Amino acid sequence: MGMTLTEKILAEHAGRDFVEPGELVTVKVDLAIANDITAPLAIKQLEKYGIDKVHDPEKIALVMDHFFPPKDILSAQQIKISRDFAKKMGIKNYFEGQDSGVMHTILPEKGFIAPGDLIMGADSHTCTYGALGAFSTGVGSTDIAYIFATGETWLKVPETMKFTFYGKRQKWVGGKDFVLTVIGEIGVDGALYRAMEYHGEAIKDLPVEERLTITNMAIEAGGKNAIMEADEKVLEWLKDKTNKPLRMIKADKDAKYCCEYEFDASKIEPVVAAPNLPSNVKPVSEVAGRPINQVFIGSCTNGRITDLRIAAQILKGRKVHPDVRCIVIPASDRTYKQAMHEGILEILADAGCLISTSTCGPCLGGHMGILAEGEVCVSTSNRNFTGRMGHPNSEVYLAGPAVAAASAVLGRIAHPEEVVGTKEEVSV
Ligand SMILES: CC(C)[C@H](C(=O)O)[C@@H](O)C(=O)O
Ligand code: SF4
Repeated sequence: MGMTLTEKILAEHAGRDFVEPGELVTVKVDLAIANDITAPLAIKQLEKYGIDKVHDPEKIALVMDHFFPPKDILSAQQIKISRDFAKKMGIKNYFEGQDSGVMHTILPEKGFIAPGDLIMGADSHTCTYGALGAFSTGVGSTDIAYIFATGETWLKVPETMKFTFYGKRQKWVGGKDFVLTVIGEIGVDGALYRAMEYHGEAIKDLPVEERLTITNMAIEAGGKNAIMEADEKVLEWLKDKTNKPLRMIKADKDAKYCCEYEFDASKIEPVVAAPNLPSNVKPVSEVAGRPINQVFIGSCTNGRITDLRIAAQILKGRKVHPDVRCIVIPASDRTYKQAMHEGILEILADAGCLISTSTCGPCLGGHMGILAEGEVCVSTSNRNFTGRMGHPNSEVYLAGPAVAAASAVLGRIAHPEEVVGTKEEVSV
């Protein structure tokens, strides 16, 4: 019997020819990652058990991103603990402040991920890397401490769900609209402990960055991981970034899926996830007109260069509505520089956007854009739970960068066509 992409990677890392859903396997981990919130907890666990050495410092990466630059004394302490640990253990892949950014954006950019890899992270959006053909999933700090110490972990092989997107997507529709459509259909627990494998010509048509948006949100449907075949586009994207061997791993033709979903991309409109769940998905036309106070364009979901280009297309020569603070945070320093070279930062600054150095910041209600009671935000991030970005009575609408930018201009939730018209030539 054939294997799905996830099964193939797990089998390989377990030193087996074949695995099937439900089996418990011990796997070798290619990369274990943690951030300024989760690394200190893992370090504490290692100290508790008197472990003063990691298995392989090359296979660990620590990224200071959530409360970076440190927003208060506590976050400064967390970062110091992580930095001291990295020095003590000889972990060279420690990122803070220079050529850094949000972990799930910088690690692919820096070539840490290759197709077929198995990545474990003390952060739930570790699932992002599946767009590059890797198996990746989030775990808690105790699990990551164990992996730091041993280079291994155990996993239950998940069942795989197959999602196929065929047809040609409409203008202004991107990866975010695809993944929100999926979550709207299956719900926030629709993929519980399952692998979400994506296929179809509409997925292949997406730039790699927008595919990363899709895999990033697997956890919002409860998924163990999301994964896509690494095609030529992925290999091309990775070519200048990594020294790791690049290979194409495909799911077997006779692989067994627990269920299959098909979507016609041409029927998908720009959508939003209304408060307070990522599954509360509606076409933007249904909520258009709702006044807003803040727009956030950034995060590991939609803070990449392609997102900023779309925002700039809409905001060029226009102004952010006076009632709105529009916060733009490139998700990596490289993205920031690229946007600077392309003139995007100037366009956004001229429009009245507030542009910050790379950080998770407002995405988790950490800093740099907290919502007051009753305030409404359109955010390109991945979660809109009660109080996620501030006061429990604030509201977050999740959207792609086009809807976010259009809403910033009009001061209310808006379809991009309300701003640019239907004729303007765009390439998203
Ligand atoms: C801080 C971290 C544990 C958390 C996560 O795991 O997802 C954060 O990144 C988030 O998005 O809520
Ligand atoms: S950007 Fe948001 S979702 Fe991504 S890791 Fe940071 S806090 Fe989590």
